[in-house]
Amino acid sequence: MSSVGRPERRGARKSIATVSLSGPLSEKLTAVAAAGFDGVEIFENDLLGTALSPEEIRLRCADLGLTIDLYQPLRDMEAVPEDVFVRNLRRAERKFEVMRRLGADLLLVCSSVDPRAVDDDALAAGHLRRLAERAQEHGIRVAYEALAWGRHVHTYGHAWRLVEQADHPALGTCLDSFHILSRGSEVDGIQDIPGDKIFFLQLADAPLMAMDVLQWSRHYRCFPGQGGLDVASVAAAAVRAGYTGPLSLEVFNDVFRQGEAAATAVDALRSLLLLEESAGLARPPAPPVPEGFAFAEIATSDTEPVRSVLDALGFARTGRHTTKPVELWEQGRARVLLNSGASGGRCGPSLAAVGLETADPAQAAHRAEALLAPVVPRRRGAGDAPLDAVAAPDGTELFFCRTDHPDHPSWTGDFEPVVTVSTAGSAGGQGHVDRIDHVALTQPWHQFDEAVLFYRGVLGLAVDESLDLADPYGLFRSRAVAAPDGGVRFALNVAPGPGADDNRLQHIALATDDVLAAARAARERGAALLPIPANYYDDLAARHELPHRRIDELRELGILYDRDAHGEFLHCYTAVTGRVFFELVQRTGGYRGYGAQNAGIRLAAQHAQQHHQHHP
Ligand SMILES: O=C(O)c1ccc(O)c(O)c1
Ligand SMILES: [Mg+2]
Repeated sequence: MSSVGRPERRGARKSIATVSLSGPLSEKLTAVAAAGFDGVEIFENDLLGTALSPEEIRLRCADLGLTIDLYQPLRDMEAVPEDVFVRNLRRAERKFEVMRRLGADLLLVCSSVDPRAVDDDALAAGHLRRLAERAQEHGIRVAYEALAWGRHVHTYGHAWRLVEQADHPALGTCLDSFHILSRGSEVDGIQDIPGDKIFFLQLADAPLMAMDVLQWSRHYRCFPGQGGLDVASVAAAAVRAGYTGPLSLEVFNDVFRQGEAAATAVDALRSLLLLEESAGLARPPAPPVPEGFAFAEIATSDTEPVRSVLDALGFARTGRHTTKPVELWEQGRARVLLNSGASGGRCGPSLAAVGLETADPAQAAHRAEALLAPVVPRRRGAGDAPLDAVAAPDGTELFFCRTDHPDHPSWTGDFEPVVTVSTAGSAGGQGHVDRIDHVALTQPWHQFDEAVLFYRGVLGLAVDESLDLADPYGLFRSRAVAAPDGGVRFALNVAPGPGADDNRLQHIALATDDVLAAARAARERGAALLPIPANYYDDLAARHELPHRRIDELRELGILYDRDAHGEFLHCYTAVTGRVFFELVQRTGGYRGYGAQNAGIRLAAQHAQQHHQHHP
């Protein structure tokens, strides 16, 4: 059953355990339905904590178009002394009654952690059979799941052997990708289980960590594609075995428990859609693999401060939008739009949008929509070129562009040329900057994993490893996503501290092949470059064998230095205006990073500068 207005989406049915989301049960259910899921696993604590009766939950789910796919969990059932087992059966009877009222017919039983349980497969299988016999009398089926920390049963293979031995039609197994992959089990064995005996499939990822598996599971699970486990391989193996039930997310996560349920549910469903793609179970429109930045757009009610920075960096104002208060500034292949008509900008200038060069903008937008990215409402004037745009989770608008190609209308056609002479004396922006190297976006702290998965999945970018960098006021997490050829790169960061928007700095890094000349020219034209402490240069001399003269030049201009196996990286920063600043970067010899080594220095220098502005 599906209620009116929900998008039709093909592929497997998709469910989520209520434990994965924040808030009271009724809000979770609303969020799950609004995102577009088909069903839920009702977690026992959510039921115990709600004033809704089981009948009311059943009705609510039906109204929302959600099926109740599983009730869970029943714990510590099997392989215990007979008197304990008899009491367990009585407990189970109570749960069957709750399930009758809920209208749920699948019960999850996880492998026992009871210290009284014994390592006796025949006893365990006998108990599971007796439980299944009772369940069957109520029209209920039992799915038995191996917890990775179960006392005697902790692998899916062992759980399946017990189910096979118990040999009852109302008993099957539940596979959970976290329990399987966290123990490093081979997934090939899944195909030996008859598909109709896999009663349920739970999916969860987790970042690779060396820690106790129970703590890892209860606090750090994340949605598929956000961690380091090959969750798609489990789903693919189950489907190959003949499993036809729902793909269901079961994610215990400290951050999602605090986040906002509606946004988390969308993030969750997007992860399942991407998992279906990587498991070969569905084919959304192919990823665009952006070729470069068409532009970066800064929104500000007061254009003057940004204008003067752009001017000092060697940009020239080359165009004016024919219908909107937007200026086009250019230098080399780098383009910056300055929009004084957009809303927002409460915190001064902010990076509102990024244009991405793609071969097929319409297809890129279709993929983004298929992956639940909100389409940005068109604010087009009558004769404007069509622009396909979606919003990223952090609110940044992504425009899919095909600039100056005869086969496609170009957004640049909406601008009329203006002639200006920059202070550099050059019309048309003939400075040292060639193009946009990367864009750095600071994410709200609770949306970091969501953002990484969005930029990767929707845009088809590759993800670098996650880095923890020290900021004077906390740890600063950073992860880059980039096209294979480096034509488009995003540095995604999450800042420590309360996530007020004005703490979320964003920057545009501009590529030059001579950062020394670019910085010197910018300074001569009045740009305030971020001052870097002398201690940094003393350390640089100790760390790298650089000639003294070179270090003195870097010191004089406040240029930072890094090196990797491929080459060198030299970079410097402008002062912050509002939430935005610029970086000048020079890569040599195929350097691949972003100067992460120096991020802590930059952050400390920015804190010092802001402190100085507020307390001169
Ligand atoms: O952490 C747990 O107790 C727990 C319970 C039920 C599950 O399905 C599971 O994977 C873990
Ligand atoms: Mg589970």
